[in-house]
Amino acid sequence: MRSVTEHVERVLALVSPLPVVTLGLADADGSVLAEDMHAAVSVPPFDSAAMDGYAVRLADLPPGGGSVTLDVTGDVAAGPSDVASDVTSDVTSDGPGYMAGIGPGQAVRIMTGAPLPPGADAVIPVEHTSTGGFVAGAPRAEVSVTLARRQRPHVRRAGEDVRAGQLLAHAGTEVTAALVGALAASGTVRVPVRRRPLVAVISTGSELVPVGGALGPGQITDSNGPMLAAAARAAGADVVRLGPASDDPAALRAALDDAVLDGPAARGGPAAGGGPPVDLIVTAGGVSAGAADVVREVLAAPSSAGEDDGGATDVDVATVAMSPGKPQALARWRGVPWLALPGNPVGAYASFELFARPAIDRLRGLGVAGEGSPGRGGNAELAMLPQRYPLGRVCRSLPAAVAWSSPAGKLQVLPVRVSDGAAEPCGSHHALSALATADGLALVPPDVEKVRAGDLVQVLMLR
Ligand SMILES: Nc1nc2c(c(=O)[nH]1)N[C@H]1C(S)=C(S)[C@@H](COP(=O)(O)OP(=O)(O)OC[C@H]3O[C@@H](n4cnc5c(N)ncnc54)[C@H](O)[C@@H]3O)O[C@H]1N2
Ligand code: MOO
Repeated sequence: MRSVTEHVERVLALVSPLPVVTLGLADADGSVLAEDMHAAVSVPPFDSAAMDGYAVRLADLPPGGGSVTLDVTGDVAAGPSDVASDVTSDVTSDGPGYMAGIGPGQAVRIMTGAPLPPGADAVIPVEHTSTGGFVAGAPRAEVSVTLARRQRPHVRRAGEDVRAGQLLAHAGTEVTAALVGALAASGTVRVPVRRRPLVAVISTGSELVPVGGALGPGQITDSNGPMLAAAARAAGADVVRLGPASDDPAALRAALDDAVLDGPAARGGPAAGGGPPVDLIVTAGGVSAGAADVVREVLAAPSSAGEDDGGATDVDVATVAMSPGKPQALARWRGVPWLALPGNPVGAYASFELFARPAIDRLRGLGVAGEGSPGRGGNAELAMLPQRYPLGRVCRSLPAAVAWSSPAGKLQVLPVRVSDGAAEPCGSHHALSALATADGLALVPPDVEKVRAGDLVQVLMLR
């Protein structure tokens, strides 16, 4: 039997990071950076007020905390500067050139985020002044204000958050909502990312009826198809669903060709009538030892004429030391990587998380350093774990809430719920209904046959 680790390595060897495309920042979330991203401009770009109040010169304020009355000579709000100011005298002018400054004995009404006028070096919050509070929309009425020095200057210095040129995110990291914000703030307009993978999901089996179809004798609803499509989308791929394909090899070959040939394909959904070839094929079912195991049958007749002529190349059928999910196969169909997962739904899901997800992660470029960038050693970290787990998932080490047994010589992939920080198996672990309630998959190493309550287990978190 092949170890899970070795099978993951073979899966990863089958796929390569997709080409780089440049997206507008607003469309980049969920994609993976192809290059290190640096700030184009400093954030904040100018010294600004951190509070609504009065911009003052610290030199005007008694250091001991005594109060002082200053002339209010202007008004600055956040936004383009049409500073309403009657300041004319004694201006220090090392601040923004477009703005009048404040002189000795003067204060300027200032709103949070507004540029600090030249000469000012602190903001006194309005609630700590004789004004007490501003009324929204009301113009300046006060001619003077009495205030005292506060402990903090309440000024955000230019570049305090990020300096122009500073590294914001490494190549190989996903563009999150917060990163979109950080990139926008620091002047990024376009983002080099890896193209989003397109994955074909094909379930196989003559017993399968698409969701919503009437079931005849011996028929069941195709649950793997929609489940794996959802899993692939959750992993950051676009999905084209084909099949279910019957146990006739010609039907499976036709579905595989639909996936990889950009022709008059019988594709459903947005790509109907043909579309780009997919980057990865994921099939479920037909891979074990049965007489009607169609994937095995198609793989057993590899292409003699090479990948261009149709057929499978690089065929690799394996029994992997895991439970569930033991029968697995890898190949290329007309050159496109193909992961053949087993049909039992929990096994199909477990193998998706352990094999298909890392493949999608790699296509997306997750953890892939940019050209000329050193990378972050993410893979070294993973290599320390017993298996090379998917990069897009968090693995937690949690105590087992109860005892359970695990098959000898196989990695157990057990749906667990996490409550009070402990992992507890969810009902019957071969049941999809139990999997649907799981917070994670406990991964019990092959050499462990008994998990005792309190033992630490690795849990691949699903949410
Ligand atoms: N003699 C042996 N028999 C089996 C072995 C073995 O080693 N020797 N392995 C078992 C294991 S483990 C698994 S897992 C299954 C995997 O078989 P296949 O990948 O060939 O899957 P199928 O036979 O097509 O289906 C298995 C099971 O799952 C149901 N199924 C399949 N596809 C779907 C779907 N899209 N939606 C819902 N349910 C599906 C199918 O009806 C079967 O009940 O083989 C064991 N047998
Ligand atoms: O390996 Mo199968 O997926 O155990 O049920």
